[in-house]
Amino acid sequence: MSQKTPRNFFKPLAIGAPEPMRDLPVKIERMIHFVPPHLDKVRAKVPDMAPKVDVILANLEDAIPADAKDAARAGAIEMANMYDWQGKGTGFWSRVNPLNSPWFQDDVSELVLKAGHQLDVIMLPKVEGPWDIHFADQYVAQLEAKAGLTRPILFHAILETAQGMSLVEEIALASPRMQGISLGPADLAADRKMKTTRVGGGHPFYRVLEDPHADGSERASVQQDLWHYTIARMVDACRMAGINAFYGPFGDISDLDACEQQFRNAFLLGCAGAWSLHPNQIDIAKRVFSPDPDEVKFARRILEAMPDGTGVAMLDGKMQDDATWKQAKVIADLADLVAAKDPDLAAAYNN
Ligand SMILES: CC(=O)SCCNC(=O)CCNC(=O)[C@H](O)C(C)(C)COP(=O)(O)OP(=O)(O)OC[C@H]1O[C@@H](n2cnc3c(N)ncnc32)[C@H](O)[C@@H]1OP(=O)(O)O
Ligand SMILES: CC(=O)C(=O)O
Ligand SMILES: [Mg+2]
Repeated sequence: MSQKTPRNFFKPLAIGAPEPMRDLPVKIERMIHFVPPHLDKVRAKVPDMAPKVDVILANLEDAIPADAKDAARAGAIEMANMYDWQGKGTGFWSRVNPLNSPWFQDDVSELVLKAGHQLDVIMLPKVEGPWDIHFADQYVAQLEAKAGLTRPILFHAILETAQGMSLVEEIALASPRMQGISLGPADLAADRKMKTTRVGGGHPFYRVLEDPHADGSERASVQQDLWHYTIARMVDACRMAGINAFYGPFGDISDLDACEQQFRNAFLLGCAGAWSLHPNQIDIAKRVFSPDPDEVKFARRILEAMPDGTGVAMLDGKMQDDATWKQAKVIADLADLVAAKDPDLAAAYNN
């Protein structure tokens, strides 16, 4: 048997570690805002930024130079204590270095022992299979016990290799700590030998060409989405496991329109949020991953037209039944969650 029995799945992995969660906390996670914690100037902005975002993440992995790894780790621990994350409801996460790096052990042990009471989620990069989650799960349980934590720290995996992608369902199901999965388009592109130099987004050469015209006139050609298959598969794996899928980063921080379109496609396909690498991506994620007020109004009309969720109703010429009721419930529930955090959107949803 390669899987734990149902009864054992939810047992703590170390004596004194907190009970694993059976249900994820219901939280709004439209943007995971990345902060380079070794930079004093950026770290100092954290208390001001924290109330304006859903999640702040202290990044210890790629984009942090090798000679700044220790400073980044110390900065992350300082960030944990710069704000009342647990009391004020903004998520505090950290992306640690990969399991095969010289930094993983110190990253995880220092974060859990010195900042575990504030840390919601550890983001694990370059996850190859369920064995990576199992190793980190056991290690974190031992540290939680040592730190005397009463709330378990959750895991978020990044899909960055062909093997990880092939085993995405097993990764999603590997532990009750699993909170979600993000697409890692840059590393994944390299590992797959895709011929790109971008961090997410489309590519001008990846297109579909219209059939030839009889008169030889110019054929329409439309750029396609390189990431459609990957995101759709990730969403299915996550929702099958009862966890959330996230777009990941959009690296061209100067192309706000393309960022918005890519985030919107991910939202429509089922993603809960995306990463923001720069302050100018925060409002994009907020706008895109909050349902549109007109869609919310229509969803609420569906719920009102079918109070017990069964039968059939006609609204504006469109047939509604149990299945559209469920779609409406997804949008209305998300709107309620957003409204509880965002007074402007609450007003837009309720007028
Ligand atoms: C493939 C992957 O793994 S993606 C994840 C790894 N990458 C990251 O985490 C990158 C995070 N982002 C960054 O480091 C930066 O945004 C960069 C390097 C990309 C661009 O930074 P800059 O060149 O400073 O951008 P810019 O000049 O537009 O910044 C404007 C202001 O926003 C601040 N800023 C930029 N990025 C951030 C951020 N992520 N969080 C908070 N503040 C930020 C800058 O410090 C600057 O502040 P100032 O006006 O007080 O001087
Ligand atoms: C997100 C990330 O780490 C990547 O795209 O490689
Ligand atoms: Mg990466």
